[in-house]
Amino acid sequence: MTKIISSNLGYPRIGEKREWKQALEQYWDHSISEKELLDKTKKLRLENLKKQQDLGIDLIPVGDFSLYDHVLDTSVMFGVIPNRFDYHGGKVSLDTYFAMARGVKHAVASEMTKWFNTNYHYIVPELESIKPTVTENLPLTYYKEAKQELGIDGKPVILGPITYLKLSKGYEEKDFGHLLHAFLPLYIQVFKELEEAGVTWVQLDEPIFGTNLSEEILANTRQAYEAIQDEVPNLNIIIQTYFESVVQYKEVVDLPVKGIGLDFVHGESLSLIQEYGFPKDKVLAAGVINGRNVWRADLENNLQLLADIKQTVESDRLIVQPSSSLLHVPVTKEQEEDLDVTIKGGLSFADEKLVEVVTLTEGLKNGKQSVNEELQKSKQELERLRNSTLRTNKEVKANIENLNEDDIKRSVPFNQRIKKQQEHFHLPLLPTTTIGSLPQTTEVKKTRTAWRKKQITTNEYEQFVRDYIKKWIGIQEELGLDVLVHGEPERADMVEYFGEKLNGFTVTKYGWVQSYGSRCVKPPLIVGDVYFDQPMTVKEAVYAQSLTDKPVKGMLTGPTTIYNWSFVHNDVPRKTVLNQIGLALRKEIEALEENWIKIIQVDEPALREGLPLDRNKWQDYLEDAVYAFKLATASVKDDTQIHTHMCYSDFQDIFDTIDALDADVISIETSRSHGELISTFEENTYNKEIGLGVYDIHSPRIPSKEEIKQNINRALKTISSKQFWINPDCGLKTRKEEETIEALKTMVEAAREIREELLTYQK
Ligand SMILES: CN1c2c(nc(N)[nH]c2=O)NC[C@@H]1CNc1ccc(C(=O)N[C@@H](CCC(=O)N[C@@H](CCC(=O)N[C@@H](CCC(=O)O)C(=O)O)C(=O)O)C(=O)O)cc1
Ligand SMILES: N[C@@H](CCS)C(=O)O
Ligand SMILES: [Zn+2]
Repeated sequence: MTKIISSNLGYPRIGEKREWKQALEQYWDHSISEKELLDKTKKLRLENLKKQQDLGIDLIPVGDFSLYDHVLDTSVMFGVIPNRFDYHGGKVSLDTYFAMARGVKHAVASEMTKWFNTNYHYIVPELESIKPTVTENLPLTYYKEAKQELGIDGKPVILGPITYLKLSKGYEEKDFGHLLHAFLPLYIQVFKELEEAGVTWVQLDEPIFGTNLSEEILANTRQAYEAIQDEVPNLNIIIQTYFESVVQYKEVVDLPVKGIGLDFVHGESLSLIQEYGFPKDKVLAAGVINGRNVWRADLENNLQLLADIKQTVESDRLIVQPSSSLLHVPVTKEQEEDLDVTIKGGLSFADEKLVEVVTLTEGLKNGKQSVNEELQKSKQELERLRNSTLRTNKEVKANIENLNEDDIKRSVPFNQRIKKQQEHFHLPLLPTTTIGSLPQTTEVKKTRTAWRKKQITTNEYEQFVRDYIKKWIGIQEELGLDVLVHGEPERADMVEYFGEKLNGFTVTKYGWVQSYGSRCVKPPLIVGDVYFDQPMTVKEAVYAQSLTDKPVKGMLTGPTTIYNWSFVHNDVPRKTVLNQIGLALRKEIEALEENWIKIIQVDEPALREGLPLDRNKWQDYLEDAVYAFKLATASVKDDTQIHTHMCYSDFQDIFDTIDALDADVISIETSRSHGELISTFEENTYNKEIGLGVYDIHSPRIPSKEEIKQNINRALKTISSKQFWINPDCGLKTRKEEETIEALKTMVEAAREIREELLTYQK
C-alpha cells in the first residue's frame, strides 16, 4: 500500500437547488435576518463538506466557501476596504462586506472582473491608501467549524499573495515588491495560527503562475516564499495552480513549499515534468479530472496519465485531484431526469467528478484491476455518446470545409457603409440606446417557470412575452431613447437561449454555476455539430419593430461567447465549433435582415474573458474569434448596422482584435473602472462608432445626472462626439423596473444636455 491520497480544490457553493442564492437574495430583500442567513449558509456548507467526506475524499477543502466571492473574502480578511465604505477597524460587518460587492447609496461598488478565463467574476481589491491588517483568520474559522461539527481535518484554501496582489488595482507595477512585503506578515500570521490549530495541509491558490510573470515578480515571489518557509517550516503548503500549465515552470516548482499542484488537463504539465523533472522533496498534487467541463473522464486514459506522471514522481508523493476548483461545474447530474440517457451517461458534474477522483486514487493504489468495472463503464458511456446520431452532421462538416475569405468580408469598408447607415437611420448626435436586456422581474421568471412546467400554454407564455415587449417599447419611447430593444424577456440567459434553439446543443434543468455574487448561469451543453434549425429571435424583434418608428436592434450572442459559456465536448477542434456557431448565426442575421431589422447587435462579452492565461496562445485564440464573428456578420447589406458589445474594461491588450471584428458600433463597459479604458483611446486610433458604458448596471444604486455627464465628458475629451453612443455598461436584466426607468431617464437627460451643449458650442 502506498500513501497516494485524493483531494478536492473547491466545491460549488450554491447548493443543489441554489439554496445559497435564495438565502442571500432573501437577506438583501430584508426578508430574513443576518442570523437566518448565516444559519442557512452554515447548514449548506456543512452538507457540502459531509458529502465530500462520504464520497471518500481524503483532503477536503475548507474556506473555499464564500458569501459572495473568495477574492472579496481575502480583501476583508486583510482589511483591504476602500475608504468610501467607512470602515474603522475590527471585524468587518456583513453589511460592509456586501456594500463593497454591491454598492450603497453613498459609495459605488468595487469593480468586478472575470476570474482568469472563466465566467466567474471576482471583486477587484483596491489597494490605494490602505493599511493591511488581519481582521479575521477566515480559513481558521472554517477549519475549526469543519473539525468541531464533522470531525473533518480540512485543508484550508487561501488565495496566494502573488495572485491576490496581481489581481488588485490601485498601485504601480514598480511597487509590487513593497506591497508584497506589507502583506507577508499578514499571511504569516494566518499560517502560524493555522499551524497552532493543528492544520496539516494548506492549499495556497496561485493560478497567476499560469500567466507570464516578469523576472522581477518571480524574484519577489522567491523571497516571499522563503520568508514564509522560515516562519512556518512545518506547515505543509501546496502552491496550487490551475487553468493552464505553469509558464515559468522551473522557477515555480523550485519554490520552498511542501507541494505543487499542477493542472494536467489544460496546458502542457506532463511534458514539463517529463522534460524538466519534478523536485524530489515535493509532493505533486496532480489535477487529472477536468474541473472546467462536465463530461465524464475516460478513466483508463486518466490512469495512464497518472502512470506517466509516476515515471517522474513516486507514488508516495502523489495527490490525485480535479484540475481546478469544482466551482465552475454544476453540483450533481442526479436531478437531470429529462436528459437523453446517452447524454446523461456521458456527464460528470461536481459530485460525479469526486467519485472519479476517488476511483483513480483506488486504481493507483491497488492496481487497475481493482477498479476495472468503473473503467469499463466510463469507456462504454463515452463511446455511446461519441457514436450517437446526435454527434455528427455531414452537411455541417462540408459547409465548414467550403468556407472561403469572401465569406468573412463585408462588401464595402466602414467609412463607405457608415454613410449609407447614417442616411438610413438619421440618428441624432450621441445616440442613446441600451445593451439589450430589460428587467427580468420575478413575474417574468415565474411565468417562464410556469410555462416550462406546462402550467401555462405556449400561447399564454408568448402573449406574456408580447405584452412585456409592448410595455417596454412604450417606456423606451417615452424616455426618448433613440435605438430601442425588445428587452429579451423570452431569454432566461443570453447563451442558454441559443442552446435551446440551435441544433447540436442540449440544456439541463439544474446545471447551475455561479457567475457573480448570487447570480448563476446554466451553461448549455454542445453535444454535436452545431447548425441552424429555425429563426431564433425574429418573431420578437419583428413584433417590437411593428410597435415603433424608431429602429429596434436585433439581439444575438456571438460565436465565441456562446462557445466559452457552454460546456463543449472536445472531439472537434475549437475553431470548427466556433465556425459552426458562426454559420448558424449568419443564417439568423440574414433572417432578421429579410424581416427589416436593420440594426443587429452580436454580443461578445466572453471574447476578452476567455483569453488563454498564457499570452503565447493569444494570437490563435483571437484570430479564430474574429473569423467566426465575421462569418456571422459579414453577409449583411451596407446600410445594415452591426453592433457588438463587450462587458469588460481591459481593452488595451486586444485593441486590434476589436477593430478587426469590423463591427460598425461597439459598446463596452467602462464605469466600474472609473474611466481607465478611455486612456486606451489616447494611444490608439479607432474610427468606428463606440459607446462607453456611462453607468454601472451591476449595482442597485441609481447614478446621478452629474455623474453620468462627467463620464460622458471625460470620454468626449478623447473620442469624437460624432463617433460616440450613450448606453449603460451592460444589459439591465438584473435590475428592478423602477431602478431601470429612473437610471435610463437620467441617462437620456444627461445625453440631451450634453448634445445641446455641443450643438450650441458648434454654432
Ligand atoms: C452578462 N453576463 C452573463 C454571463 N454569462 C451568461 N451565461 N449570461 C450572462 O448574461 N457572464 C457575464 C455577465 C454577468 N453574469 C450574469 C450571470 C447571471 C445573471 C442572472 O441574472 N442569472 C439569473 C438566472 C436567470 C435564469 O436563468 N432564470 C431562469 C430560472 C427562473 C427561476 O429561478 N424560477 C424560479 C421561480 C421564479 C422566482 O421565484 O424567481 C424557480 O424555478 O423556482 C428563468 O428566468 O427562466 C439568476 O437569477 O441568477 C446575470 C448576469
Ligand atoms: N444583450 C445582453 C448582453 C449582456 S453581456 C444583455 O443585454 O443582457
Ligand atoms: Zn454585457
